[in-house]
Amino acid sequence: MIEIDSLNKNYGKVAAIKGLNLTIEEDRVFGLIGTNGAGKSTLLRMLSGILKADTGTILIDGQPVYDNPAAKSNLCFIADDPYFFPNANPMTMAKYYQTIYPKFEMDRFKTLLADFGLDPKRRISEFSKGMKRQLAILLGLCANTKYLLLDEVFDGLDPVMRQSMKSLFAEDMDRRQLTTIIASHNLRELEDICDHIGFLHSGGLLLSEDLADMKLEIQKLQCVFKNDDDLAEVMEKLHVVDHTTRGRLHTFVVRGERSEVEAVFDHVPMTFFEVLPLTLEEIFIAEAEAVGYDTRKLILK
Ligand SMILES: Nc1ncnc2c1ncn2[C@@H]1O[C@H](COP(=O)(O)OP(=O)(O)OP(=O)(O)O)[C@@H](O)[C@H]1O
Repeated sequence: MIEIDSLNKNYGKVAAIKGLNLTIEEDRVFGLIGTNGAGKSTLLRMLSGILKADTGTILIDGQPVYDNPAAKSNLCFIADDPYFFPNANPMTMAKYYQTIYPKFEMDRFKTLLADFGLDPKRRISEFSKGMKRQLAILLGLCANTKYLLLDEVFDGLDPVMRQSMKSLFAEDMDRRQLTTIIASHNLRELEDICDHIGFLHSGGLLLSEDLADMKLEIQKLQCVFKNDDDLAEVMEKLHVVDHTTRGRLHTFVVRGERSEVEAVFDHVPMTFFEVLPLTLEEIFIAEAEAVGYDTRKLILK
């Protein structure tokens, strides 16, 4: 388990992380989302022990991580611009990883390199950006650590490669104890792989909740009223987060459990009514607005 308490980090006058409290349970895929400059990379770098906090604590399985090789050997961080030694090839990097991560899976690494068509002896400096990302992900997975921290790592991959890499993660999640924390702007992608979402804004935590619980509390529905005058009454009874119309078709995003929301429409004559699945983006907007943020003003890719 990762426990973060009253964490602060400043770069000169810039407060990158402000009084952050967060607990990350084990065996989860924790999606870290937030606006540009929200502090995601800074947080991941502190979690991985690269950066020191100004104040506050980070405990990983009860141990501080900064300057603690034992705690660090339990986690692997894949940065958005992965670092490789000058002149290194995949095998030299793997041998280096073996010295840091005692459970590094060398045979698996060699098999995966072959599967993904990466030459074990070619200089990494000659790899494309996407190939470097692939290699970083394979090294990270084969490090076989309990915690894996990923900073926008899927972003430079083509769609087929993204899918293959995500399948590898899914396999590892099934096969062994693995807690993944993944920062990304791609909410659709996070929705596929995460079971918990933490939303950072201006260095603080806006919300941290299981995706399934979020989905229980927010509904999206579409309807066409027989009598458009019924709209006002329905709007009054619902906790409406978003309402759009296209012709006579109304689309609502509303807070509340599905049965409560459906009950509001029970006695209203309608020609069409349907409850639709919600996207993470819609949930994110609703949750953020519930705590006072106008997310339409926040920039998300
Ligand atoms: N090395 C640095 N020196 C000075 N300021 C920095 C440094 N790294 C980050 N910052 C500042 O700290 C804040 C948080 O940056 P960080 O990179 O953690 O955000 P982020 O959420 O990862 O952003 P993005 O989504 O754009 O990658 C920003 O205001 C940024 O300008």
